[in-house]
Formats: sequence, structure tokens, C-alpha cells
Amino acid sequence: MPKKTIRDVDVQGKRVFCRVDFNVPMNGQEITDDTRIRAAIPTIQYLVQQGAKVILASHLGRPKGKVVEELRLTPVSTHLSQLLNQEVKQATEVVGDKVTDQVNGLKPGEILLLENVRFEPGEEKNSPELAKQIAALADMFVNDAFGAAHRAHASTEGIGHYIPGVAGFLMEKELAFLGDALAKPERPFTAIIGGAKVKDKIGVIESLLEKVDNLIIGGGLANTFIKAQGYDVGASLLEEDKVELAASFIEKAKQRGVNFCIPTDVVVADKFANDAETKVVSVKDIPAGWQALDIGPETVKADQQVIANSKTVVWNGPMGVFEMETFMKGTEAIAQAMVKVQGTTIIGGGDSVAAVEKAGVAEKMSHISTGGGASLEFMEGKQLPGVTILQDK
Ligand SMILES: Nc1ncnc2c1ncn2[C@@H]1O[C@H](COP(=O)(O)OP(=O)(O)OP(=O)(O)O)[C@@H](O)[C@H]1O
Ligand SMILES: O=C(O)[C@H](O)COP(=O)(O)O
Repeated sequence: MPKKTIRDVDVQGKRVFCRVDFNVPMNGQEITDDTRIRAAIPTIQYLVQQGAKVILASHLGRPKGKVVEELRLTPVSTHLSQLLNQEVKQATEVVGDKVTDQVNGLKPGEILLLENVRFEPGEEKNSPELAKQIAALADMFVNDAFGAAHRAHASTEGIGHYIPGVAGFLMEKELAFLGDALAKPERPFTAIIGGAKVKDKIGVIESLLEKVDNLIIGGGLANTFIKAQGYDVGASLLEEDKVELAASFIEKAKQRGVNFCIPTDVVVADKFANDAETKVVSVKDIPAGWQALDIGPETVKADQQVIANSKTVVWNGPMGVFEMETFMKGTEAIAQAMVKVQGTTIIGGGDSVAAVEKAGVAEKMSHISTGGGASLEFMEGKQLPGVTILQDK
């Protein structure tokens, strides 16, 4: 069922709570990739032009219900203000009397950015109390946070039980593009899954095995599969309690005839640092105490071949610790392989998009999705709570 969008409602003079996903990659207080901020600009500008009193809210990182000074949204509001060429007022809290006063002081067309919503313990618990408090700040809820739409949190879902919710332009665009591209993907259909959120992404792999022809695994996620094949992974990132599950996926892939590409070689390092001592080893020979931080050249070559023969490729999660020059070769090589695909290429995820930007090939992709976990869950065919709660057309 299509959802109402901001075009379908009158926001003139209304207090509009607009949830965005400004969970951007940061290096200290520096934003290293502003794709997600830029992607929300059309909705924000539309609300401003229509004379709404715009209350923006986002999470940043995973502060787990506490104030974490480094995760305040100050750098984001400064940057947003530059992009919009307009003042963005900043609240130092999410809710409370001070915030209510700031909201009451807003004139049509003005913008207030609330503090990191995950500083509130009720946010991730989807506490009705917090949702009510947030809802009380506004007349209407606009969800433009596609990247967080798979989370049923107070500011992404709970609020929609108290005030009417509609989709923003980014949300609308993401749902339309991903929906069309993945309803009947041109084959061979390849998914590339990497990154570090093993717990989040391992379940997605099972569903993808039902849909894809090739599944390429890389990044920190790969270690759990390397271990499942019976090899030691030294000091690498590993989700020990998912090893058995990973083994069952390898078996399932065989039964379904899916080409499951697990790295055969990796770049290992003696420490998690750019200046670490490194070597390329077979996954059978990862030395004790060393950690795998990138895929190796043999794996790159095999993956590139699979990608080149694909007609639809979806990529989420970098192949290595691409933030460090020493471990970005695998990610860069996969990004270059994506450019050569004669078909549809979709990249999703905060860090994956940053990696593609870093490799200078972002504009060559068919679609850059602001959702990582969200785009994966959408592809799985799951209902996204942050979408379900919005009003039907
Ligand atoms: N071998 C590895 N060991 C440890 N960390 C890794 C490894 N490979 C990649 N990473 C890290 O994974 C992180 C990105 O993972 P993540 O799963 O968050 O992807 P993402 O693209 O941001 O998706 P999402 O938007 O869903 O978060 C990067 O910071 C990168 O350094
Ligand atoms: O980066 C993301 O995928 C979204 O912003 C959601 O973040 P989360 O995985 O911490 O919920």
C-alpha cells in the first residue's frame, strides 16, 4: 500500500517533526561523508518553503541511552546550516521544558535540530512515554529516515501512534527505487555483504540465499564464515555464537545452487592500525594473534569475475577496514568492479557509501541508498516499522 507523502498534507504554519538519518561516518568531530545529510535536503527545503516549523531529529552512533559528548549533533547542525544557507537552531536535549520553549519560539520556515535521540533511554526501547513526549512537540510526523526505518524506535515508529505520519521525499525515492529494482531483478543477481555488524547482517544472508545467484561475503563478517569452514581466525573480529549458523548457510547455499563466495585469502595485520605489519595469507593460515582486516588479491580477482558477469549487484558493507589506507584495497577493487557492471548497481549503508565516494565512483552507480541494514531488510521483503506506521494513501 503506497504511503502518503509530504505532498499530500498541508504543513503551512504546522509544527512538523521530521525524523532524518544523520548517522554519518565521523572521524572525531569531523564528518567524513555527508551523503545522508545532503539526501535529506529536498525534504527540509520543501518544508521550509511551505512555511512549516521544522523540528529535525536524528540518532548518531550507538550511545545506548546516555549522553555521550562526542556524539552530540553539533557538527551536523553546523554542516546542515552551511548546506542550506540558513540558520539551524540546536537543542541540547531531545525533550523537556527547554526544548518545548524552543519549539514554541519557532516561526514558519525556521529549523530546530534536536539532540541525538539515542541519548534518551526510551528511544531504542520504543517507550510510549518518550514517543508521547516527542509527539507533543509537533502536529505532524514526517519520516525521511529511510536508513533507520528498520528500527521500531520512539522517534521512527512510536511517535506515529500519536500524531499522523507521512513519508518525506528521500523515503519515497528509496522505496520506489529499491522496490522496482528488486521486484524482478535481472539475473545473474549478486549480493555483496561485508562490514562489521555481524549480528545485524547474518540473518539477512539466509533470506538472500533464497533470492540471489551469487553471494559474496567480505569484511569483518567473513571471519565468522571462515571459522565455520574450520579455520582459525586469530584475533580477527568474530561472532563466535554465530559460527554454527554460518556453517548451516554454507550448506544451504550448496543445496540451493547459490555460488557462495567466501574469501580464500586475507590481509592480516599484527595490530589494528594503519602502520601495522601486514601480510597476505590463505584463510587456512591466519596466524594466532593477527587479525584479518581486508580481503586478499586472490579473493579480489575471483569476486571481480563474479561481479563482471552479473546484471544486478547489491552491495552493503565494506570489504575491509577501508578507513585505513593499508586496508582499503579490497573495497576499492570491488568498487571499481561495480563500475563495469552492465546492469543495475545499488550501494547501501553509511560506510559503504563513504567507501564508494572515497574510491571516486559514486556517480557511476545506478542508485546510492542511504540505508544499510534498512535496504537489506527491505530487500528481504520485511516490513519496515518506520514505513508501516505512516498513513496509507
Ligand atoms: N575485517 C574487518 N575487521 C573489522 N572491521 C571491519 C572489517 N572489514 C570492515 N570493517 C569495518 O566495518 C565497518 C562498516 O560496517 P557496517 O556493517 O557498519 O557497514 P555500513 O555500510 O555502514 O552499513 P550500515 O549502514 O548498515 O551500518 C567499517 O567501519 C569497517 O572498518
Ligand atoms: O547506519 C545505519 O544503518 C542506520 O543509521 C541505523 O543505525 P543502527 O544500525 O545503529 O540502528
